[in-house]
Amino acid sequence: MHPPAYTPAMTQPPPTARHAAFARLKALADRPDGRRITPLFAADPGRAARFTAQLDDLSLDLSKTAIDEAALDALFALAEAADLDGFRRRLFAGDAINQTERRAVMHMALRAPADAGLRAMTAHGAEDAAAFAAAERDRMRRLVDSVHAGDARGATGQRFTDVLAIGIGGSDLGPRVATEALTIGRRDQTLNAHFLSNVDGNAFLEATRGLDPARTLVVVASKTFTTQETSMNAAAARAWIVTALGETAVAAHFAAASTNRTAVAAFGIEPSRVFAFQDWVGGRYSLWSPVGLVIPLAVGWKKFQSMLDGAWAMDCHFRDAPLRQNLPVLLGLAGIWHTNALGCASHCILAYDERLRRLPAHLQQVEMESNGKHVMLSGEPVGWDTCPALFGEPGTNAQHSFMQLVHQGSRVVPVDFILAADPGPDRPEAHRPEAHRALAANAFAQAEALMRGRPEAEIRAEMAARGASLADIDAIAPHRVAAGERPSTTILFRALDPFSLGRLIALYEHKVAVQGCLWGIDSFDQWGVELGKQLAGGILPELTPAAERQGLSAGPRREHDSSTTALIDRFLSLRGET
Ligand SMILES: O=P(O)(O)OC[C@H]1O[C@H](O)[C@H](O)[C@@H](O)[C@@H]1O
Repeated sequence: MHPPAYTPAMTQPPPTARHAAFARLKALADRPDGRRITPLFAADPGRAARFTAQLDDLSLDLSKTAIDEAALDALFALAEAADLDGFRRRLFAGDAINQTERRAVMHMALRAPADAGLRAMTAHGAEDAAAFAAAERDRMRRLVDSVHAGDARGATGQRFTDVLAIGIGGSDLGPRVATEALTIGRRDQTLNAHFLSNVDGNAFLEATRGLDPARTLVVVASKTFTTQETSMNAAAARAWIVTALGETAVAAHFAAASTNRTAVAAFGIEPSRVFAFQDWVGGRYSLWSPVGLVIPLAVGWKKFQSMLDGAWAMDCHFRDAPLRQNLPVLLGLAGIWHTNALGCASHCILAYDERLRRLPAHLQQVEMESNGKHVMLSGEPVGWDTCPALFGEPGTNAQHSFMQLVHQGSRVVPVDFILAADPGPDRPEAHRPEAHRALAANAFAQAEALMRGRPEAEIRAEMAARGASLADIDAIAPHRVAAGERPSTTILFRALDPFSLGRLIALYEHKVAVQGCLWGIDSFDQWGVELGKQLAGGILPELTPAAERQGLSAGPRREHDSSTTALIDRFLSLRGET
């Protein structure tokens, strides 16, 4: 892919001031108590309030970190050195801030009102991004409404009961986390949603298990419409429909979302069922675009719109709130503190909510694909660490698997706790209130335990009180010690509804942009993903018998290292295909 040459010259504050700001952060962490949290609470009874920021019912508590006033000042000095304020303005002005791809970053326009006036730089000049998105949204809505009303039906005249969403990466994770968040535990979905991403026959079998082709609408989502996995899965789904219902059924059973109309047309999807978005939407930020079509199909248009409204509320907050009260900025700065002052290499996301069980997977792409970078915009190597490795599971499940390491492992892993106070006010009968209280108790307890730890003296006293021998106490007590002073942030809001879901995901999207700006990298490209794709394309013909190779674009055969060659030979021999 060659970026068009229409972007202005790259501008970025020189790294010198940034170097000094990062050095200052390290120096603050290296103060005698610079990594400790409990003394900050002891010294300041108002700490929790002082270090909690709020947007309506959503609060972000940063107090259980070692960030004090001096550290906060240093973090804002870094933000100034990186011109975060200017970055935020350029982002919302639709400048080509994705500099290596010469693209604007304007996913906010997907959730803005049509007349919000959000413009995005394109190869043909600035376009009204919000108006473009709104027009496409209207088309989507018409399809969704006609499917729900039973006007749009399958080829045999039956109503659609199921939707099979095919896509991978950003064309899968975002729509999947949102659909799951709004359907788990409920029985009021309008269509049952199924997802197919991996290029694996087992995944196809699993996703279509029990589905009736005559009642299934297939939505193919791919920004580029060239992704191997999605092309192969879409072809398999097409064959599945055609075998059951005939070639003419394709028009009624397929819809697509893409920026590549030509490729979609070549695949044979009816143009009125193709929904467009523009290159100012990155794949991992595309769930709000037609890529997210499965969401309103599954939960209804009203909820989808409410999710967009929630995200737009966060956009406006990020755009307008002063930096010191700005939630994405503060969440981003907390991460910078942990990565660059304390040297943490990983980050844990614990949503105490089963409905958010796929959130860590989505955030892995949003954060790690965005900020897993090693050079600055200028092409110079960064002089500091960038994105940590992210992982997570729903609480409380995580407590029974990897939290041991977070409590007592040799490295510090900062945690984000995410929790809704109310399990679902619209249908209290569906929730056992005591279960939700147990979830919340565990979330608060984990955060407290990480910070307080358990000193040896307390353990020894407790063991002695229970009558343990001195030898036993000496042998066991050290293993039970938890040093504490382990940081976490807590995100708490009233209820997980479509609005708060949109707001939460947008919070993390903007957090990532903030961090990318501070690290001086391009958060919106993903060149690192390319090499593996190219090499896989080259290897596939080598794994394919000559008779089936037709149609595979072989490309020039590469010399492999001896390990890869031996593995390919062994793979073929194990299959009896040498
Ligand atoms: O939507 P598509 O063009 O099919 O791309 C799907 C995914 O594939 C790539 O490998 C990128 O790294 C992702 O950012 C993208 O979301």
